[in-house]
This record gives sequence, C-alpha cells and structure tokens, in this order.
Amino acid sequence: MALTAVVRIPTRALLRPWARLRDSALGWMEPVGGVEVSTQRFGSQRVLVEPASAAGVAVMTFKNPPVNSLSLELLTELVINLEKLENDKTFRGVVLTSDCPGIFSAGLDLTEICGRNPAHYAEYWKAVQEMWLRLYLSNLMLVAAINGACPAGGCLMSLTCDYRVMADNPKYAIGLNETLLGIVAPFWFKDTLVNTIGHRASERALQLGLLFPPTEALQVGMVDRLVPEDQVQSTALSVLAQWMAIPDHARQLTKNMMRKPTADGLLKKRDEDIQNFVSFISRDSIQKSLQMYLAKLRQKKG
Ligand SMILES: CCCCC/C=C/C(=O)SCCNC(=O)CCNC(=O)[C@H](O)C(C)(C)COP(=O)(O)OP(=O)(O)OC[C@H]1O[C@@H](n2cnc3c(N)ncnc32)[C@H](O)[C@@H]1OP(=O)(O)O
Repeated sequence: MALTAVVRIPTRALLRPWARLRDSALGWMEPVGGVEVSTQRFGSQRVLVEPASAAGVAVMTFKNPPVNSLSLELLTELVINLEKLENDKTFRGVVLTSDCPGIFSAGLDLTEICGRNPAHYAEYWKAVQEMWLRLYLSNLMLVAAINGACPAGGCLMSLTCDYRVMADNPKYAIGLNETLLGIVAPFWFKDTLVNTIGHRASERALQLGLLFPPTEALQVGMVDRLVPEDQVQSTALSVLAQWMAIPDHARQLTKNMMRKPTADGLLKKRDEDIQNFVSFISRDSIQKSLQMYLAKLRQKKG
C-alpha cells in the first residue's frame, strides 16, 4: 500500500461525525464530492498516523492546535484511525503523541461542554465514552509518549495506554484536575486512575485535583518512565519493541482479563452515564464555574 494516499471523507460525515464513524466501520467511502483531509496513510486532519521504521508499529500524532483539546472532531478522528489500525493486521503497536509543542493534550474541549445545548452535551459525551472504551480495550499495544502538559481528559487518554513515557521537564504536569474546575471526574475516569496508581493515591489525587510534575508522577506510578524531552518518542518505540516480543494472543487475553471488568462498568450503563453528564453539566452553577475557568485561561495572555 502506498505511504501517501489521499483519503476522502464525505462532506455529510464531517457534519455528522458519528455517521462518519459508522461509515468508516463499514469501509464506506464516497468517491466524489468529499473533502480531502489527509496525505498520510490512515491519517486525517487532526490525527496523523505514520508507520514507524520498526515493522508492525505506527505513530499516532494528535494535531489539534493550540492545545490538542479533545474536540468532537478530534475524538471522532482518533476512533476512526484506531479502528483502521486494528483492522489492518500488520500493526501490533501504536505510540500516541502530540504535535503541539509542550502540550500532550489539554483534555476535554471546554467549548464543547460550556454554553451548548443538552443534545450537544449528549453527543459529545458519547464520543468521550467511545474514545475511552476503544483505547482502553484495544488489542493493540499502546504506549503514550507524553511530550507536554497532560491534564484531565489528556491524562485519561494516556492512562488507557499500556505504558507511559513522559518528558522530564518540570514545566509539564499530569493528573485528573477536574475538581479545580468545579466538576467531578466520572466513575470510569476514577476507575482508570485507581487501576493505575491504587485507591489511596487516587482518593487524594482526585479530591485535590492534583497535577503531578514528572518526578512525582513517576513516584506515584502515573507514568512509567521519564526521559529527556527529545527522547520521548524514541523511548516509547523501544518500549514497544520489548512488548512486541510477547505473543499477541496471550498478551491480548491477559489485557482483556485485567480491563474488561472496568470497561463493563461503563458498558452496562452508558445511557445512564450520558444522562448524568448532561444533567450535571447543564446546571447553572457548573456552567458558571466552567465559564470562569475558561475566562481565566483566556486572560492569562492579556
Ligand atoms: C461530569 C463532568 C466531567 C468532565 C470531565 C472533564 C475532563 C476535562 O478534561 S476538562 C478540561 C480540563 N483541562 C484543563 O484544565 C486544562 C486547561 N488548559 C491549561 O491548563 C493550559 O491551556 C495548558 C497547560 C494545557 C497549556 O497552557 P499554554 O500553553 O499556556 O496555553 P494557554 O493556556 O494560553 O491556552 C491556549 C488557548 O487554548 C485554550 N484552551 C486551553 N485549554 C483548553 C481546553 N481544555 N478546552 C478548550 N480551550 C482550551 C485557551 O483558552 C487559550 O485560548 P485563547 O485564549 O482563545 O487562545
């Protein structure tokens, strides 16, 4: 297959991202009248996917400037590209990283959960759930190359990976800081953290909305390795090379055994979780908190 191919995504699907996801699952593509979104194999506008030099490995790079916030579009493209990698049996491992200097991901896009209507909140939350479920239960080996700040939803995304390599730069921090915004991390964010760093450390981190600098993140077990900034991706690739030595079927069944009970917690009540999110996020007091937080972020520059 050519390394550079233009992928055409139908215009109607760009307007309705979930239609696009479904179409992608069916392998459907519109030959004319679409929008050119990519020049990379499997890639799309906000998610670049390139085969690494090692066989069976791809690098997935998020490119949603300025801060890689998890917009509906980015979430949709992420899921589509992950699905394509999973369907292409030549790939066994993926490095997830960022194209935004100094930022892995700023987490959920606050403009998606602030000042919109309930139907939009529901659609957006479904996309967040889908991202988590697909990554958390992926049969692929996933390694996060965390080359910058990694708060909230960005941290969640990295926690779905099998291994985390972080840049050893004290300017960067990682954690679930939801309480600092006046919001509450849902139970499946909490479960993902507990599965990574344990109950007591999670209880403290979640209540205080702690953002850990790299050294502390390593100590608490939120990341697995710190390396100089320019070695984050190469280290992630060498970690993957070690994991590739394990037979896939045994590793995949083991991963599933470890993670399925947690994922089932959400799968069993996805709709209820969406309803809870919509009613929580629609509250006036929560919208006010989010608006104040966004205003503070915007004022920082002024
Ligand atoms: C039941 C409810 C559960 C919901 C669970 C929620 C999970 C979440 O993920 S909520 C999002 C939490 N995210 C954060 O708290 C991070 C906020 N951002 C930052 O701390 C910083 O932006 C940074 C450290 C990621 C980067 O800092 P810096 O390089 O200094 O960039 P700026 O702060 O100047 O930001 C540039 C630009 O981007 C806008 N922005 C930042 N984060 C977000 C975001 N998460 N969503 C949307 N927009 C974001 C920021 O407002 C600036 O915009 P402009 O001023 O218009 O340029």
